[in-house]
Amino acid sequence: MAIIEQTIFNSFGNKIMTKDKEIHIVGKMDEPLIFIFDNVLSYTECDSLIDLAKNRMQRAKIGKSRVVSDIRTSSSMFFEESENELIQTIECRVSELMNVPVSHAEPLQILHYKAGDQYQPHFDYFTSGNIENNRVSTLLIYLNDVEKGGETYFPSLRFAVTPKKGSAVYFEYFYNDHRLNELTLHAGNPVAAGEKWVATQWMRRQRHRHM
Ligand SMILES: O=C(O)CCC(=O)C(=O)O
Ligand SMILES: [Fe+2]
Repeated sequence: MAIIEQTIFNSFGNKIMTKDKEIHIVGKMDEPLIFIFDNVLSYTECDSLIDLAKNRMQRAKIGKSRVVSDIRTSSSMFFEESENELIQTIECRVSELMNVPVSHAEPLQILHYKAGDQYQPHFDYFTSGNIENNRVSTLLIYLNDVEKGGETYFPSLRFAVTPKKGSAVYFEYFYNDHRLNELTLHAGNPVAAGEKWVATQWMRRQRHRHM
């Protein structure tokens, strides 16, 4: 039988109590570890994040060259670290949920997909460059309900997560067995109708923030 590797996230029971919110597990896969959570953010928090991000969106740039790319056709922005009370509240809740200190957190990213936009299959961890302090886990929080399409799709697992306002998908890729990390290949399926807003939190293996 395969050896189950040590994971970052540890759950006991079907819900997680963070300091300010009770979060329910509604789906799980063991290896690689994937969780679907309900109600990570309230509807009000989702709406506020979209409002704050709206005027700050830019066409996605990917990789070192920072050129506009067809790999991701959505637009994006990053909040400053703890830039206001809402961001601070979310950073704390998310870091508690992901079991990684806030100091290891990248700035919270917001993505916006219009109908037809997509994010092609990719890994969230770096395969070159700063692999010393690589990313280890991802939490994608859906900020709205998408009319059609826009699933987060794991092609190697043939597994799709349907966006639902306030819910989230968690996955980690810090395994010694690299085949497990590679199974976290994922994409944002094209939005067929409506639009899609998502918040992404990436965690690093070591400290990333300087405050
Ligand atoms: O929009 C999605 O479902 C995927 C987003 C994503 O993969 C990312 O932000 O790294
Ligand atoms: Fe991703």
